[in-house]
Amino acid sequence: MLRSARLIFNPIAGQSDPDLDLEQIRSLLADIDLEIVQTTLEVGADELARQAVEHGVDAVIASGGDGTLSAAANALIGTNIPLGIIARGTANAFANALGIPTTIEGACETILQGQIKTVDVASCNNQPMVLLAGIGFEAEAVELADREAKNRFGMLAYVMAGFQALRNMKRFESHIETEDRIISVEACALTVANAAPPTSVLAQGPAGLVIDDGLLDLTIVAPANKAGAIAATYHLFQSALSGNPTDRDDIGYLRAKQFKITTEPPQKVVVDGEMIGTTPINIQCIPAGLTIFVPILEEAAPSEKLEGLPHLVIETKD
Ligand SMILES: Nc1ncnc2c1ncn2[C@@H]1O[C@H](COP(=O)(O)OP(=O)(O)OP(=O)(O)O)[C@@H](O)[C@H]1O
Repeated sequence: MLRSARLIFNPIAGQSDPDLDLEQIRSLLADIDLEIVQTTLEVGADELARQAVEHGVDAVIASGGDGTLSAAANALIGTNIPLGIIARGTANAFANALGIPTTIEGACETILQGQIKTVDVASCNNQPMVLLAGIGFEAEAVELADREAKNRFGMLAYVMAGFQALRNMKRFESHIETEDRIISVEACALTVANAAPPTSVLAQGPAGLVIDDGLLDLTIVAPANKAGAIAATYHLFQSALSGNPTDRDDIGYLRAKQFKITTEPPQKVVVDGEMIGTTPINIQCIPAGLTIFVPILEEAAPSEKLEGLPHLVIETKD
């Protein structure tokens, strides 16, 4: 059981009442000796998490939107200090991708259960990355979903921005170098994912990302026109829901430890929801780079059940 932790709390994240949220977290985690620090415009979650590492805390708990959570996670990479995640943002991609409950109750329960797990992270142009790097379409959409729209429309802001980006979608030439191959291809969107929530449809080529396999997954989306882009996006959404990998000609995917990607012309790049600049990018997987609190999962459903059937006889064949 975790005895003490530093809680990094963003008071402006999401659309709920921060005082009520903080009170609820305090009371749910009453058994843990919590030192609470709040982010400000000047001092972000990255700085507060770094201070916590220097101080040698037992654990860091971060509570806020995706910006707060990834900033705290980035500061903890390679430290073995476990991160508790209490998502209170709009999209909560971070928690959804890592399989952490997105309610305050569920997130606190996960921390109280005390189960920790190491997961892979990555480095993109020497910056930490936990979820994914989007090149092209996704980056355009993230840029279009601004703060004001998110406040007004919540999750819908991303959907609206996605459709707006679709209208301006353009193909670009790309050169992809892995540890053992060089691939040249035309694409509208390239997504290198370590982990991704189902809503990050452009990362869903392989349908089911493994977060502790030491590998990253690239999804290449190359529709011929806007109708194709809508069909491809819908297909990827279905892949994410069904868990079946994609089989369309205009979608490809591959797995590797590292990707060097250049494009012509240069494309915008978004890493874990933040614009970081334009291509080229160089991404490497950092196996088991981050330790997080994860929910204790119920045992998988059994694949066989025969007992109880009338007059049951089972013989083992030679
Ligand atoms: N006390 C504060 N006052 C004003 N802004 C703050 C404060 N603390 C953090 N911020 C700003 O909050 C932003 C991070 O927000 P975060 O991603 O956690 O929430 P969010 O934007 O609501 O999440 P989402 O992107 O899911 O909507 C940073 O830009 C940071 O500068």
